Amino acid sequence: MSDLLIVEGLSVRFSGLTALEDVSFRLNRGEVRAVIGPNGAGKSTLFNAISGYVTPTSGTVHLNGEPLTVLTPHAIAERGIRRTFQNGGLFPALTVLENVLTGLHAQTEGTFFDILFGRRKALDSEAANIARARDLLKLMSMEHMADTPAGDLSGGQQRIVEIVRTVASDPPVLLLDEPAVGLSPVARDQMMDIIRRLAGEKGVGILLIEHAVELVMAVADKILVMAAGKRIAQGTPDEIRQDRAVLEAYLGHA
Ligand SMILES: Nc1ncnc2c1ncn2[C@@H]1O[C@H](COP(=O)(O)OP(=O)(O)OP(=O)(O)O)[C@@H](O)[C@H]1O
Repeated sequence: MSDLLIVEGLSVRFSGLTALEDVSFRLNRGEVRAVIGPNGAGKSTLFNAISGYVTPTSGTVHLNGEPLTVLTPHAIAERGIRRTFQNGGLFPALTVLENVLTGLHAQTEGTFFDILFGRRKALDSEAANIARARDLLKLMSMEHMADTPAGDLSGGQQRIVEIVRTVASDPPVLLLDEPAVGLSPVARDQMMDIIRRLAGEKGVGILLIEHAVELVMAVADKILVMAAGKRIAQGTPDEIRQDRAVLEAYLGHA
């Protein structure tokens, strides 16, 4: 099977400072790959370079064989690399279902006016969108919240809805930036479960920045460990646990 996302020799320099240096890895369909490392390791810069928010100094990113490094963030998102931000911003007055629908409307054929004037094709695609949004909420165990205004949800629930909205249009790749930060232990477990289900049941390739190492160990298939812009290790959770370079550089002891 060919790789979904291939990152090769990616480097980013900011006026003298090398934030990312020669980072390479591959991500398959249905794989969860975590990126860990101490503050300033270059994790956010890696996400920004993949999604087009910073221009790499050198190196390439390919999605399904297509080069992305020359594209704008919007074009990269359109090709299917979606990301969540730490404050993604749902529409608080809209219901959970309506918020998820906003993630689908960009790609459906009917315009708002088509729906308003009852045009057949638009109504059909709107009905299909609603069914799809409900299915996704069900998959994420959030269907009972479908008609609740997003503003009434807890922080953890809002973050889950944001992820559902982001994956509603079926992107092949999802970049998650610290999805579990600030969540209660129960909500963290739910979040990890959702990440596994998105990968396992929907085949999404997921890149995950997360500081909570125990969560990363539980959820990731592969872990990329960075320090000072470089990849210092890569492997399964078991391999990473025993890696001396990781223990020394990241955990501060050997
Ligand atoms: N736009 C920028 N201009 C200049 N320097 C930057 C910029 N963005 C990041 N850096 C620097 O690049 C380095 C890597 O930062 P980055 O934010 O990617 O690390 P990180 O691993 O995401 O850290 P954290 O865990 O603290 O978010 C840091 O030294 C940071 O100060």
